[in-house]
Amino acid sequence: MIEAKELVIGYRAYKNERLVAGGLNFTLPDGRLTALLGPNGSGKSTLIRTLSGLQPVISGDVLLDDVSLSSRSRVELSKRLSIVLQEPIRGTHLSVFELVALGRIPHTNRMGNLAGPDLEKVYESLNATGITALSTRKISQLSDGELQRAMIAKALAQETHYILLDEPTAHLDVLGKIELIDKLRSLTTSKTILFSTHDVELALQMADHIWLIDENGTVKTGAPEDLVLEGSIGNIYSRNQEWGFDNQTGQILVPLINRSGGCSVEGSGLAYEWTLKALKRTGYAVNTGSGTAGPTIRVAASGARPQWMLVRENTVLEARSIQQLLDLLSSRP
Ligand SMILES: Nc1ncnc2c1ncn2[C@@H]1O[C@H](COP(=O)(O)OP(=O)(O)OP(=O)(O)O)[C@@H](O)[C@H]1O
Repeated sequence: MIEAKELVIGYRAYKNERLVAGGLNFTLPDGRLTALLGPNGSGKSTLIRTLSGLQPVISGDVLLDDVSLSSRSRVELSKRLSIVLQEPIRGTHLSVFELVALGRIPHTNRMGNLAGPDLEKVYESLNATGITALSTRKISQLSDGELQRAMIAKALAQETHYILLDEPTAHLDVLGKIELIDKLRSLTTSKTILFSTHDVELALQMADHIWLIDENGTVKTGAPEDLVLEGSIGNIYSRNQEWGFDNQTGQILVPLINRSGGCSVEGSGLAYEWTLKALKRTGYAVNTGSGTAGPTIRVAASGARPQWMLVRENTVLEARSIQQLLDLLSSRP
């Protein structure tokens, strides 16, 4: 178990002290995937570095399996806990394979020789992160997303019970983010994992547990749905009740513009739904039904291709795509 006891985290240099969060008492749930959420500058990286022993506590303590981190040796720690930081190693001549093999150091002999099971674990980690094909590539020649995967593979190769990752999804494309979180989730049958992220929607859908840190360093913990219901997620990720996190759907809404007047829309199905989205995006006050002032749009999905009829005053115009419809709407009658 990783436990924080009256923990105060922050930075101390000479006489300057910057406290980021204090009075922290919590336990990282064992065998679970925990997502650490919070706005920029709230202290996610500071907390992850402190929990991994890379950064000293200001006061209080972090216990790893009931023993203070400060009394554990580096070797002991590296057999139990691996960390993936935001700033990966750049500019070295290591290949991806060699980087991932570094993860085996806590398990190898003094000469650092890799035995059969070590090599197997390296290959397994490359495979698990989808970068086997890159294993001979120099890490200086990787994209940011590829390098991030290699750093995660190194942590997997280290074979520790605890894995802490600071924004592991930052450089990944949207499906890559989901695949990675899914992978982390599948590892929790035998591991305990904490990762920080700005991907609120994904974290709420995929993590077992959330730690939410705000600008004042207050940390709330709980099941994703409980934190939504008590309003904690909305407090941090909503703006003016108009945009940001939507408590109903769990989605992040964007501010709407209001510049194009009103219209009514009739129809049903997928083309109808995307027509509504397009009209809202371009600033129309949309009425779903007939009989209001302004033009009426009828969405018909007969056959394979949808069709749009724009009824304005005494004219009826036909559009074959949403873009054509928007162009007709914005043109003078
Ligand atoms: N070396 C440092 N010395 C002093 N203050 C620091 C140092 N590094 C970070 N900070 C400050 O500590 C606070 C927490 O920073 P941290 O990097 O932990 O936030 P974060 O939640 O990870 O942010 P982000 O989401 O932007 O990565 C910020 O106010 C930051 O300015």
